[in-house]
Amino acid sequence: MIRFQNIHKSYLVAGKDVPALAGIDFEIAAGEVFGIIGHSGAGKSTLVRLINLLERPTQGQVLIDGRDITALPDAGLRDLRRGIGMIFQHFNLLSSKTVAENVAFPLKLAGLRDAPAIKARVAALLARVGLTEHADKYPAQLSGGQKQRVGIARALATEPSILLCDEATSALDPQTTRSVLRLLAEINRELGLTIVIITHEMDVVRTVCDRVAVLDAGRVVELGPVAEVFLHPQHPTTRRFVLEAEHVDEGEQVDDYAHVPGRVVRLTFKGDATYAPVLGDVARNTGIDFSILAGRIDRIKESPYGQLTVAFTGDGVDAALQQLAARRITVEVLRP
Ligand SMILES: Nc1ncnc2c1ncn2[C@@H]1O[C@H](COP(=O)(O)OP(=O)(O)OP(=O)(O)O)[C@@H](O)[C@H]1O
Repeated sequence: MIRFQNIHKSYLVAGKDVPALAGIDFEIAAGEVFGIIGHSGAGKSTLVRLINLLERPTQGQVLIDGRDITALPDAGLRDLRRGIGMIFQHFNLLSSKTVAENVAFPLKLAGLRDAPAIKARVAALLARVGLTEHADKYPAQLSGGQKQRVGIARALATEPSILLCDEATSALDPQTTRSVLRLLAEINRELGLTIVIITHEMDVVRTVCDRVAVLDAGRVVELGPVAEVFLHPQHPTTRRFVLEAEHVDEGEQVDDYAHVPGRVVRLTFKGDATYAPVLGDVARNTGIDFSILAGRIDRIKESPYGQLTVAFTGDGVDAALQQLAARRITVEVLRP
């Protein structure tokens, strides 16, 4: 649905070209929730702003539904923008207008004049985001999470097929973040909207995204299904994001296990295997012993996964690792 083709973007700063994006080439499929993660300055905002041409590429094309949007005439550009909603970190609501007026604003901007039709549409949008009771309040009377719900209702007003989220949960506490992400997932499921989320938090990606691109200094250094990237990160930048999300410090881990005898292995369980009694079974079969050093069970979107760091001792360790791998457990030897 959205295709970046050899995108380069630089900004002119004090007479000098400063590169922000350097050769971006990937596509986002219709109906997916796609995450773009990167540290500050990596180029995330620039990349997402190319999708509605708030920024233009210095080189390369952005295709939406096969059309090169950089070549659109003004009228085409207006239509394109109407089909793309956007929500922001600081909500960008009009403070002098009520919740209902904020949501009605893009409809009026699009030329809709039929007051009862606008009223009905606004009521439906507020019901969808759970704000029916707050229609006549002003933004200053709302919590952060409620403000972002207004932002979402407003972004959906013109029935876009793409929703861009620029650090939409970064100003919210963890619980409010979860409820806003749940709402985005629901909208994606029920309306089939394509959602592009930019964030610097791996937890946001893990909770809601189908695929993720990791952006570092204007380049995509890793891209794939979230389970793949999250559980088996390849690039150092991705690994740092994953460790941050799990609140683990890589150096500390290695030191912690220094005194533990045996082969230290990380096991990753996905889907149904997460809850199966695999480890005990394999230990009985092979006569090995194990001690659990670290572990967690969590979810990537709706799918459970587990990761255990284990020290194996005994003569049958090789056989045990083979049996685990045969049962679709991913085995990574951290210390031979
Ligand atoms: N309008 C601009 N003029 C000049 N330089 C810019 C402009 N916008 C962004 N940049 C530069 O481009 C690079 C990428 O910025 P961008 O805002 O896209 O990154 P980001 O990953 O979204 O960072 P953040 O999370 O801090 O917003 C940075 O070096 C930034 O300083």
